[in-house]
Amino acid sequence: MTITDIRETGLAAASGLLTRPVIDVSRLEETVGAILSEVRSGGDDAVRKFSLQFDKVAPERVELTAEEIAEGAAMVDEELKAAIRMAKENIEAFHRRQERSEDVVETMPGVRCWRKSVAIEKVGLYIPGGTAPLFSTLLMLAIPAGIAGCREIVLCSPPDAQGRLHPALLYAAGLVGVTRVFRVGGVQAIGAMAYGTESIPAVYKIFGPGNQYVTCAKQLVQRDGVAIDMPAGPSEVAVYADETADAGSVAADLLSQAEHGADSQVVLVSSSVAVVERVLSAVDEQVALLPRAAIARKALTNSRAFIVRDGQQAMELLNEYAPEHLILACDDAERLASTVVNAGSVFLGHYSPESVGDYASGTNHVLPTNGAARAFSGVSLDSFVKKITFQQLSREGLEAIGGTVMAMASAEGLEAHARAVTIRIEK
Ligand SMILES: NC(=O)c1ccc[n+]([C@@H]2O[C@H](COP(=O)([O-])OP(=O)(O)OC[C@H]3O[C@@H](n4cnc5c(N)ncnc54)[C@H](O)[C@@H]3O)[C@@H](O)[C@H]2O)c1
Ligand SMILES: N[C@H](CO)Cc1c[nH]c[nH+]1
Ligand SMILES: [Zn+2]
Repeated sequence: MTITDIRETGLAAASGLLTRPVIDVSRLEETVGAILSEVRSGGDDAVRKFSLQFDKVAPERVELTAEEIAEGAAMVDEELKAAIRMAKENIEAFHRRQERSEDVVETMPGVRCWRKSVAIEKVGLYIPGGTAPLFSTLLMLAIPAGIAGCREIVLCSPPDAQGRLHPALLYAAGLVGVTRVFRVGGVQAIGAMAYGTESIPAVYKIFGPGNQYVTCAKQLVQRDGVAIDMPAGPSEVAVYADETADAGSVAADLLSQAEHGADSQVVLVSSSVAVVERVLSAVDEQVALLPRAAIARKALTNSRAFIVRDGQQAMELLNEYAPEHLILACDDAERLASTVVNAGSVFLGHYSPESVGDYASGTNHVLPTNGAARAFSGVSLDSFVKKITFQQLSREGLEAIGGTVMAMASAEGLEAHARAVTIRIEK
């Protein structure tokens, strides 16, 4: 991790260092675009070809039967099943409270307007599985989809070398009401859910995180009219640590996101040189103990530490960076949290590790990365619905508003618009 002192120079010295380690975008788009168009024209055969090429396995039948799902789920031990059920309860509780009943608004006498949330009928959930089977992501996506009332919930995830999906993923799928399960991953899975193949149905909106290939594929299929949740790419965390922070805990938080992938990025910000030194030496000690040390070490080479003047400069830097996750490991976390404008999800104080949000606290872990938190929110119940507006006017209402509509329509030169009003009130 490089250390940059911006106390004197200010934010300008940091700006070049706040970029993420992305693959060359034009080449990425070219590669991913070519796979997508082959899946679009070639269907299942193309999916099989790319599964063999990238995942070294391509089961003849990609959809799992109900029996296969149940058999896989039965292999999960009771302790993990109980943990998954507890996480489900918390995620469900948090997302249920996002349901809103909306008022009918009478904007003028006789002019009533209202809005209703209606579930997106067919949704596709991508569950990453390249280097770790992220069954927790299925809870994050399928639970709000179920609450929203989505009719068809399709799951795609890359299989292991034997062509199987992880038992915990299958247990979770049964628990949260997924309707169809496919062992297909990567760009080919996104293409299949966007365009449909002989085996895999097309959906209206695709959700889920993934590596840079998967994220790029989601962004490209939008051009063909498929909606996506957001760019949810390689994981990130930024930690602001003051003198009250425990170096070992902060190091563990940084490594928790570094271990996701070689292209993950973690950022440490502190006004204390001593804190930065203590955290980085704890990172060195802890990384050696991780089963995924090689991945985490690569991610650390993309990662940064900044020494800032104070909490205010830290927040200016962090708002500029717009991290997926922000941990405020300091004694005035509530005050600093009120100044956050760009972040996916924020963790306050010394007892709120980011990993609780990844699994079980209740908040959603599918979050915007690569600076997208400047404009995008993480997944929520709203992500699975459309808000349809309705209106109903009485004759009196139309008479009251008619003059306004006619004046504006005439000024835009759209006489048929005006006539749709006059023809009614002149009767
Ligand atoms: N932002 C979020 O909310 C969030 C949540 C969870 C995970 N993540 C991120 O998701 C990612 C998961 O990545 P992963 O790789 O483990 O799993 P993945 O399922 O996203 O990607 C694996 C697939 O990538 C495809 N692939 C690999 N190399 C390719 C190449 N050269 N060309 C075309 N396709 C290729 C393969 O088909 C493979 O099945 C991590 O970066 C993790 O940090 C993000
Ligand atoms: N931290 C990831 C989001 O960036 C989510 C996750 C799933 N499992 C563990 N972590
Ligand atoms: Zn994580």
